[in-house]
Amino acid sequence: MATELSKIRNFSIIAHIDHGKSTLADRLIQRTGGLSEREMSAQVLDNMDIEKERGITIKAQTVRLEWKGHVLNLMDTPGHVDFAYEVSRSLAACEGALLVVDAAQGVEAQTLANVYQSIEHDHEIVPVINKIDLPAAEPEKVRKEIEDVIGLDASGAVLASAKSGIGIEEILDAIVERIPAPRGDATAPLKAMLVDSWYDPYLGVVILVRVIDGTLKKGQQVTFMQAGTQHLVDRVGCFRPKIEQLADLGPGEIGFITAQIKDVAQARVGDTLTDAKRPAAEALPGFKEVQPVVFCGLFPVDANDFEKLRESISKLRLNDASFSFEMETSAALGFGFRCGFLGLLHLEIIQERLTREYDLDLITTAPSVVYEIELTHDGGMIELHNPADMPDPNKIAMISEPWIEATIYVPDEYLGSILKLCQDRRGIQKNLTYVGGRAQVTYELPLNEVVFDFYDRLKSISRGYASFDYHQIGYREGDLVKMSILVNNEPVDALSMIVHRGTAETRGRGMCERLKDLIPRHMFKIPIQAAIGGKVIARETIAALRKDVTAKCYGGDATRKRKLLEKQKEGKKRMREYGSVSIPQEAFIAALRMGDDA
Ligand SMILES: Nc1nc2c(ncn2[C@@H]2O[C@H](COP(=O)(O)OP(=O)(O)OP(=O)(O)O)[C@@H](O)[C@H]2O)c(=O)[nH]1
Repeated sequence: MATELSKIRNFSIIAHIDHGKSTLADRLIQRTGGLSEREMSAQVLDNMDIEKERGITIKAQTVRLEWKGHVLNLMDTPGHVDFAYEVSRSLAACEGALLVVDAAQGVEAQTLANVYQSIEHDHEIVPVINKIDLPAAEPEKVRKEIEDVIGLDASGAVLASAKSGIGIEEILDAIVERIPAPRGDATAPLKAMLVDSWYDPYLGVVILVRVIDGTLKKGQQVTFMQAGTQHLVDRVGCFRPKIEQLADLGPGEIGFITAQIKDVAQARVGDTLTDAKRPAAEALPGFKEVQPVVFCGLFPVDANDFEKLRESISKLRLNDASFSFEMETSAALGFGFRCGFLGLLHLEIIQERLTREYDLDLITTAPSVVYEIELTHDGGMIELHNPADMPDPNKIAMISEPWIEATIYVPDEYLGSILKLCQDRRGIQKNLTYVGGRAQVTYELPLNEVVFDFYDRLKSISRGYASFDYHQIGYREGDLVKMSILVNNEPVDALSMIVHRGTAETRGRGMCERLKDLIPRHMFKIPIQAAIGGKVIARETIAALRKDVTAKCYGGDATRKRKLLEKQKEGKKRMREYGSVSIPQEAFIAALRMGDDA
């Protein structure tokens, strides 16, 4: 039996990374009796290793709680800018949110971005000031900050410590009293929003839904309105957080279904499910196709690992339809894949999982954004995903690059260096305001200048205090050129990149200097050059080694000589041969990181 509408509360938790979202979620589950003390020992909502290590939530999960005769559905949302669309769908499935703010840290940029989204969805927001047990906690200051910065009434903010279990019942009561019940029509044709999907080795693709109207039942034939496909629902249920099967889900309810779907790409976030026999007239608004924005090539260090890489990437893709891949060949790196990601963090997560879970040694080429190129001969437009495919400059009428608007929130003392960083990355300052000793600055920046190491630099300049959030604002024309790197006079395509003409020389010089330190000496002199077209803009030289390694085996002890050569071969495993030059794997990534000067 579906739950009565008036007894349902659907909410999410908005929090900046580390402000205690997962800890609080665990407490709520524990207090409402979902799990025993022992089962609580591991954090429940963040269940992937990498999520745990990095302390961030990547995939949304949801839990059904029972509190004083009400059913509370807690929707967990991903905590990073790369996953903004998934966040927006999770929020659309709720009527309210808990805004968790660390009593010692206060409001941060990411919190702001999510709160505004939540307000746009007309959510009732219940502020929770967490970590009041900390000696550095300043709940009154934070309460005022919530009012001044966000403009929310925080007089009713709940003071809590998720860690010590303070304020948990007050939070549950506040959810029931302040967050409105969902609305919906049980007699209307079925309309349910697909909030999330993931691959489970036992159940196949699991789909998280929020029913808007009508009833979703086991055994029902449903149509996915955006995908245009039909599936038979074979399981309906919810998580408490353990799986519980149900007969149906009524209006306002959140739960999961399975429908013998093999591939998550068929279950796209934001799609509308309806009854195949009695379909709704139109789909729910807000569906968006998520597009990868950052591309790079992934190549196995050992060419024999290519098949293993293909299998591993395919397996990862089973669970994450938001990244794309296609085969790519490179003159120097051999066979690999060109992959697309939602952002740099997404790229790093996938790369880390391939390395760690699938035990692959990989070379990652320079990340690149998607450029739009207008061609001269027929005025046609192409999308450039790989610098190696850049057309001849005289065939190009215009190149455009994606821009973003970034909001950075930073304590006063680091503002100067942050402004310089943005300026160096071709940023255009839009706004600067001060709130309680902290600056909020808005910049327009080319995405290309952000994808490498902007976030790392921002964090290191501000000792971790700055926070950063961005969204794309469209394409703009740019004076962009392809910079090639030549090692021993041969172009290394994995290192070529699209740069702005104005910064090309500095970039080129930095790159050559770093490569000089990263590439080991050889028997001969190695020139390293950065070039645009045929013109060399920077050059360094690696001096030759004086002696042959085997030279000391003078006298010709054949076994010793072979052993030495063998040893050398060992050392080469993690290297790539470029013509006659070996480049260590680490050099590829390290060379891309811009130095402190940039
Ligand atoms: N002292 C204190 N520490 C807390 C409290 N709540 C959470 N923490 C700690 O703060 C850190 C971050 O907590 P999490 O719950 O993992 O943070 P999160 O907001 O879920 O982070 P994401 O999953 O990345 O969004 C952990 O080390 C917690 O133990 C609290 O009330 N008091």
